[in-house]
Amino acid sequence: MKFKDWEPHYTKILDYFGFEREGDEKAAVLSSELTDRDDINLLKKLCEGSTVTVCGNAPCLDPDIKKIKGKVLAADAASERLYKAGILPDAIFTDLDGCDESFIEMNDKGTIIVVHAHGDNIFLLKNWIPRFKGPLVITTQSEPFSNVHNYGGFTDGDRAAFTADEFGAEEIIFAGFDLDDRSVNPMKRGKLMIARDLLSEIGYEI
Ligand SMILES: Nc1ncnc2c1ncn2[C@@H]1O[C@H](COP(=O)(O)OP(=O)(O)OP(=O)(O)O)[C@@H](O)[C@H]1O
Ligand SMILES: Nc1nc2c(c(=O)[nH]1)N=C(CO)CN2
Repeated sequence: MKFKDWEPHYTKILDYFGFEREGDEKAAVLSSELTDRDDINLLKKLCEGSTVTVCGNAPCLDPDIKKIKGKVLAADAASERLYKAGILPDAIFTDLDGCDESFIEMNDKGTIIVVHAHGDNIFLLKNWIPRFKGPLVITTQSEPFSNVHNYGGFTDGDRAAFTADEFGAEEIIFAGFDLDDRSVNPMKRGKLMIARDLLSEIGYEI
């Protein structure tokens, strides 16, 4: 999705959660200064014309592993579960709140890390971005510029699907998605509800 089409969704999300756009913008500028890398073309090539499976971190990821086909785009902490099950994700979409040493290890093995900068993860951006030595892409939910990209989407999982869609994936499969999950806290429940609405905007009723 292009930024002009994304912006109205973004404005509603800011209002709903009380996030500040200035914080997101500050995080984006800081992130762009923390790295010289921009492997967006690698990410594009990965998705273009491919079957991709977007893996979310719901409890059902384990039984859903058998659904995985094609390229694997993992949302945050789902990537560690996949890695432990012997699957190296092709890309990890993360706002870094589920990040640990295994992300560095996967990145060293070629996994593209797609780091989402926002107003509430500045300390994580400062800590982790300089440590990734492999393929790296920076995203923002605010206006994109130079090496900071925005293809729409909000949570790590739906952002992965928006990116695959924008880059012309042939088919998008979802594994480990349970957007009705009642075991999560109220904030997360709100985020999953927004993920559902956004995914339906690009044709996926999850
Ligand atoms: N039931 C679920 N619980 C958690 N995540 C889910 C669920 N269903 C789908 N997902 C997707 O998996 C992604 C990764 O989940 P994780 O638990 O690592 O959350 P997170 O890092 O807190 O995500 P976010 O920061 O995007 O909220 C979520 O962003 C969401 O898109
Ligand atoms: N400012 C801000 N932006 C976000 C946040 C968040 O907690 N704060 N969480 C997201 C996905 O979980 C995506 N974007």
